[in-house]
Amino acid sequence: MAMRTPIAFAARRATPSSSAASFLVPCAPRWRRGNATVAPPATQSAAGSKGPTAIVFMNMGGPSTTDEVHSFLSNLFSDADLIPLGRFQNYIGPLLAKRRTPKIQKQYADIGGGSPIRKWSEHQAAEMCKILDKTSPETAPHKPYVAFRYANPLTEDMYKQLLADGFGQGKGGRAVAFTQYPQYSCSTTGSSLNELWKWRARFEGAKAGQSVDGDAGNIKWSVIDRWPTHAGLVEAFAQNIEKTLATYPPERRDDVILLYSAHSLPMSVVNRGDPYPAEVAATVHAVNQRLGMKHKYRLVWQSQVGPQPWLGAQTSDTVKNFMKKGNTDMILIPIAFTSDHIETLYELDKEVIGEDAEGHEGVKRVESLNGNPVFIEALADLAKSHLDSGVACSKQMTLRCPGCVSERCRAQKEFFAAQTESLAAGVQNA
Ligand SMILES: C=CC1=C(C)c2cc3[nH]c(cc4nc(cc5[nH]c(cc1n2)c(C)c5CCC(=O)O)C(CCC(=O)O)=C4C)c(C)c3C=C
Ligand code: FES
Ligand SMILES: [Fe+2]
Repeated sequence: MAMRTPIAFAARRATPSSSAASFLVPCAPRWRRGNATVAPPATQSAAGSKGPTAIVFMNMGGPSTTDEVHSFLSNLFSDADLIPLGRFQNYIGPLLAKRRTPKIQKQYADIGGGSPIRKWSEHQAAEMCKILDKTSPETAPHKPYVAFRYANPLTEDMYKQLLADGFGQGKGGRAVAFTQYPQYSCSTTGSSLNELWKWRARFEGAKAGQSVDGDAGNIKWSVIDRWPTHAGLVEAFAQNIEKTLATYPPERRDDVILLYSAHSLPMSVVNRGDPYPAEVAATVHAVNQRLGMKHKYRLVWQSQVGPQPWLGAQTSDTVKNFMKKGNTDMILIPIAFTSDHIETLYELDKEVIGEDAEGHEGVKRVESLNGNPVFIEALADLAKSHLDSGVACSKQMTLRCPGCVSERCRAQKEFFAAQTESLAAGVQNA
């Protein structure tokens, strides 16, 4: 991609956008109608005094083709924030990845040859930025980036692209690390932030002509680190559940059990004090409240790997046990991931519904949020509130787990918390 310098950004700012005059007050999201604060003045322009702003979607990623499965697993098993293997990490990690590759390759082959997460992440980020250009013109243009932890585009590549696009030059510009995990876990969002912090430090001081352009140390970072009960997220989940409930005959509908299913955590991580189980429960409670508390429900946990104890009850056991008890109407709701992946398309659809429930017509899954416009509006609202707040990260993010002994976590949290001062100092690029 051609390098976009700050001059290019400045030139774009100086030239009124042809569409600037047509920036009409956007339609308020359904879950915010009646709230006048959402609507920006109609006179704002496309390029604002604080722009451009990079919006970086962080997620674990997934292999887009079966050929990428090995490198995906290799990166995953090498991540000490996810699977700590001590000083043998770099030796045992690749061995575990190699052993697991054929089984996981087959699962990706069975869901169409790869993970759709890159496609959805790029779509969500691009659409969200279009909305943000209208609702937050002062920080426009908003430029979408995707940084995956284990698959392409990796965090390192995203960072290089950011620098090649002109961030890091002049006054550095503003970038927002936006986790795509609604609920915070040190094994997911924490790991992505540690990786971002690592590459920032490696590229700090790098000047044009070296391996990367610009100076990564100049970029002012902030983080959207969790959003478990955001009204738009809750609304998007609730609407999908209502859509699935509507497929049951009216006389059965009220007795359908809602099974909220989230990726489990090893008990060692839970006992370290990881915030994820409580935040997933908060999402479940908010969705149930939005649904009027009209249904029986359970929060259950899926995708355990390896022999150590994991948080339960397990999704598959729960479905089998309820079926045995005569409850055959159940809706599975993936509540901790916003796009489709093997946990939904393979584990829930093929294993839990297809095998455990023997394809019983009463056991269904709600569709994932993927390209849902209510969800994308919610993402834009989260980003707008974050940009308006002037805060670098949530207060909660600055508190380490009671059992945390990771130097990476300490340094990463200190770095992001300190960014609030840089934000206050201004972020203009020119
Ligand atoms: C909120 C989501 C997730 C949490 C929390 C999480 C924690 C976690 N995961 C492992 C180990 C593995 N996870 C694997 C795949 C995988 N994990 C998630 C999400 C969360 N993981 C997803 C969406 C996926 C699949 C990606 C896709 O594209 O479909 C794997 C690899 C697959 C396999 O070998 O079974 C492992 C291993 C741990 C140990 C952990 C918490 C510490
Ligand atoms: S493991 Fe949670 S802050 Fe380090
Ligand atoms: Fe996982």
